[in-house]
Amino acid sequence: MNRFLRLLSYMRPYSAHVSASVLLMAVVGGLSAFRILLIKPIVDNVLSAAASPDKVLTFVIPHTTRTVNLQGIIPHHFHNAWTVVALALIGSAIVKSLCDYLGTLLANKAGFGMITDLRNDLYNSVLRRSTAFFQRHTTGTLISTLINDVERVQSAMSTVLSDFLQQIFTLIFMIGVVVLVGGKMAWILLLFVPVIVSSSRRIGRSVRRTTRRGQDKLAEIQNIMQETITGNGIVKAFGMERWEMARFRSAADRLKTANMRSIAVQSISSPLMDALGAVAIALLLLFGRDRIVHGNWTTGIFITFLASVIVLYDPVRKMPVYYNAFQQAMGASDDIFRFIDEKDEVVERKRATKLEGFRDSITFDHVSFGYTADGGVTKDVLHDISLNVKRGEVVALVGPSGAGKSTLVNLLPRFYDVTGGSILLDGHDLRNLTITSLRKQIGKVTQETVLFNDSVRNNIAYGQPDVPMERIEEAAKAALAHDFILRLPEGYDTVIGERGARLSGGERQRLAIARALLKNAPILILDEATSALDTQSEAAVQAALENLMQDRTVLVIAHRLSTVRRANRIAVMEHGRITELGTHEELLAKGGMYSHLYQLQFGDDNAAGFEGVA
Ligand SMILES: Nc1ncnc2c1ncn2[C@@H]1O[C@H](COP(=O)(O)OP(=O)(O)OP(=O)(O)O)[C@@H](O)[C@H]1O
Repeated sequence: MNRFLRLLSYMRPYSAHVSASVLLMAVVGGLSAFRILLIKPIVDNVLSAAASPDKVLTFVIPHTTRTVNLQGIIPHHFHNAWTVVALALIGSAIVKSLCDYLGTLLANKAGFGMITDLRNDLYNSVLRRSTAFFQRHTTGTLISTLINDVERVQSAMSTVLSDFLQQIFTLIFMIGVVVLVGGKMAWILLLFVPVIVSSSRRIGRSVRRTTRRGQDKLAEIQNIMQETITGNGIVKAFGMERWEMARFRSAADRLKTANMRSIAVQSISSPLMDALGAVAIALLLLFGRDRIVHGNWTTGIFITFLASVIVLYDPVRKMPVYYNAFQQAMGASDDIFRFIDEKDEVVERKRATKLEGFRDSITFDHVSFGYTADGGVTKDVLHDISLNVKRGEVVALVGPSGAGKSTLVNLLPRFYDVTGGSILLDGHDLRNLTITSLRKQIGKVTQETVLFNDSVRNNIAYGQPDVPMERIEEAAKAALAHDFILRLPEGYDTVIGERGARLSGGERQRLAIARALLKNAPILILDEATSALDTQSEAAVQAALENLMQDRTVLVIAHRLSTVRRANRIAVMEHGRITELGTHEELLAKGGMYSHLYQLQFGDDNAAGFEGVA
């Protein structure tokens, strides 16, 4: 129920639309009932030669002798019964259609409006989640929730809402007509209410469960698609098309089964209501015939009553369908609200300080860190790391794979928070700073260059959309990218494909360097690419990096000898600890791990790369 209220709260900004729609739909319901009431004058007045023309009776108010005549509504001088009824019919049809149209439009406007807000909220919270969130949830699941689950709620809140409003008022007014016309006979219908309510509830619950399962299976399919489309090169290289197809096919089968289960449950409602309706009408025929025979009812009254029961039956039949749609929306909103509410690991303190710039040093003070796995178990990766990096210093991190180098540098922009000790920036604990002001000080160039399917210009100016073109070109020149950009078909306006697919590895890296140059952050995190580029590209990337590192404080995960040599200090990491720290010469002279790794890699050939050490 809480979830329902929460969904409803998204309707608040559209309450005027909803209220107007409710009013209009009430008119529609009222007029539907009115048209049923016209059956009696049609049968008893228009079609009866004996009837008096000036008393076009619609109904008698129960327990009184007062009657309601059409002449009360339609001007007196239309005496002919046909004219009176025809005017009432056409007039009510026009008003009803207008109200129906406007009411549907307004309800949909409210529904689509609230769903847009909900989707924006969800996307906003997903986008702001800390790094760990994206490792907990697969891309496919997140996209599936953003699209499919929101879609489910959308269908319940827009299309179904307008139908529901119309039908609920038809239901209310038709109940009025049935009671008004049928009197005691109407109570027979009450017998069916408990059966309808209890079966609908039971079916609704199953629908909710089966729909959730279907949505999960859809997410599973989306995951497979996402992985195999983005990783298509690897699928091809390993000849895994057939295997992936089989995996997809079995996931698709599971989705089909889940959907069929959901449909099987949902489809029970309609035939069940049909059967109940037939029983009700058969009973009414039996009792109605009796009344006509005893002269208590005219044929007109009986037909009106029967017609009102048949019309009443339509919303009754549809109510479980709406209830099912509502339950589906509730099921789908589970994941939506779960993602919106998920607690973040990295949170900004209430009165966090805004860092104005970087002046002095970065201090890792007895830092330890562990990744939290699914079961809440923490896997310790860094232990008691202490390191002080002075402004302008270049510190290279080297060590075997899995030693914790990437983990360490990821703590600096607070992608994760330390689990022990602290990291200080100019003496401020990172956790006391605003996240935006902290990240503004840090530029990052990683092995895996992240580029977007946008123009070269926008990729370089990412995060600074209003930066003038001259500055973009300046950054591109310093990153040695300007020349190759000009050679692209549309220069700076060339769209480079998903993840920069239309560029070479070296070009992608130089674009990423240009982006970091333009950001011009005083601290730089550099994760050198391990993949070898051809000599020319390599030289260009190295030269671009040289330019980028100028006058910055750099933490570089080094894979190349040239970088290690250029560094002011080298920190050797093993098993989550810094085991050696010093200059290249100092560490070589020490004859420890560094010198061992160095000998291993460069024993005979000092010009070779530093790959494999890390
Ligand atoms: N998101 C994560 N969740 C759990 N464990 C992780 C996660 N990321 C890394 N690890 C583990 O943390 C340890 C350190 O990983 P890290 O990536 O920091 O090493 P690295 O020294 O950068 O290695 P490489 O040079 O191969 O990139 C590894 O044992 C790795 O399995």
